[in-house]
Amino acid sequence: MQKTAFASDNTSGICPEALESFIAANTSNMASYGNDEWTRRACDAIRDLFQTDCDVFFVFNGTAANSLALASLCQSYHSIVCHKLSHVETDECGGPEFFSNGTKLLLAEGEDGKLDAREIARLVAARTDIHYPKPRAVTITQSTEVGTVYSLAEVQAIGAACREMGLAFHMDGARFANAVAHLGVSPAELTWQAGVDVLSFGGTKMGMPVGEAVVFFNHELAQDFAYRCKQAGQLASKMRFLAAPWVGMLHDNAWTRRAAHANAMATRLSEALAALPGVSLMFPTQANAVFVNLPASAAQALKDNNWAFYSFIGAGGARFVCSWATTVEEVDALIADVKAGL
Ligand SMILES: Cc1ncc(COP(=O)(O)O)c(C=O)c1O
Ligand SMILES: C[C@H](O)[C@H](N)C(=O)O
Repeated sequence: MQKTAFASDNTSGICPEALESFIAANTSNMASYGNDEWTRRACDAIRDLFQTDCDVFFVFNGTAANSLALASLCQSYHSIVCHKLSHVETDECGGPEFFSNGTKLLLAEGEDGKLDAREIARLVAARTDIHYPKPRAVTITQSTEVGTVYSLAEVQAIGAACREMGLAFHMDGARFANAVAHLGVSPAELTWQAGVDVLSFGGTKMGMPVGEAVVFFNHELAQDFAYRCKQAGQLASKMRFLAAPWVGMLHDNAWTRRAAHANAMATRLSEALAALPGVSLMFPTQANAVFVNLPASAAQALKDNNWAFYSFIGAGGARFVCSWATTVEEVDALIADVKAGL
């Protein structure tokens, strides 16, 4: 049996707070397509969390959240600046391009998986002629695909650059909870107050059974988004079951408490691995993912031991992701098996 504890945070089960709400929503008949009490409560909980009257939509997964959010920002003749390691580029099977009828992704360089204002300006200025898709949006991932976190100042700088260049600003927050837990800033500061127009707010990796929230801080951009969801097959008829887990997770800050645990497990793992001979960190561990360069013998020993993990970044690079469910015992078992392979 494969050991999937560190393959991704989407291998975890349902967090107790999410499950409790999910079960509580399982009463008798209730209005469908989002016209129910639980969807209202979840939307209100998100508005309270962000301290603003944002538009909230629930979809089934992060690829839909990102692709549809970006499609709502762009026309087919536009382009979107993203990091070359971004999920929208590497793992959404052309979703953003497809749902926007052809928007082009402009791939940016950036240390530790992060964009910066200078690189955005470079890409925007590179082609301004009529023959090239006009830059219209920027998307960043917070926390990033390589387990790093944009500081508040970095997000604010990108927001300011977007405003200056007339670009819409999207945040892929599949692991937004981990970023908030790491930074200890408010969700409002880290999003709309820094200039973010729309957030893909991750629920699945946070510990929900399924589902993400697309949160528009710019009402104009949210217009007709419900129709975009319906046409893309993202309007759940039993919406209450997508929405209810949000009520449980956002209550009493369970969402950041659980994310802080995942981050702490990643820190434990990162510190132990970095101390081993021949093992080095590829990126700083700031959220819930650890990226290390492993000697081939250790990587092979892990695979022989049925550990599942991604090695999609760099030669010899291994990714280990912790979740709300990760235990100290699991972390120490992985460390022991890496040691045994050295
Ligand atoms: C950074 C990031 N964004 C978005 C997603 C959404 O992916 P999915 O469509 O698998 O829910 C993922 C997946 O895990 C991710 O890692
Ligand atoms: C990479 C894969 O698509 C998934 N988003 C994960 O992080 O496991």
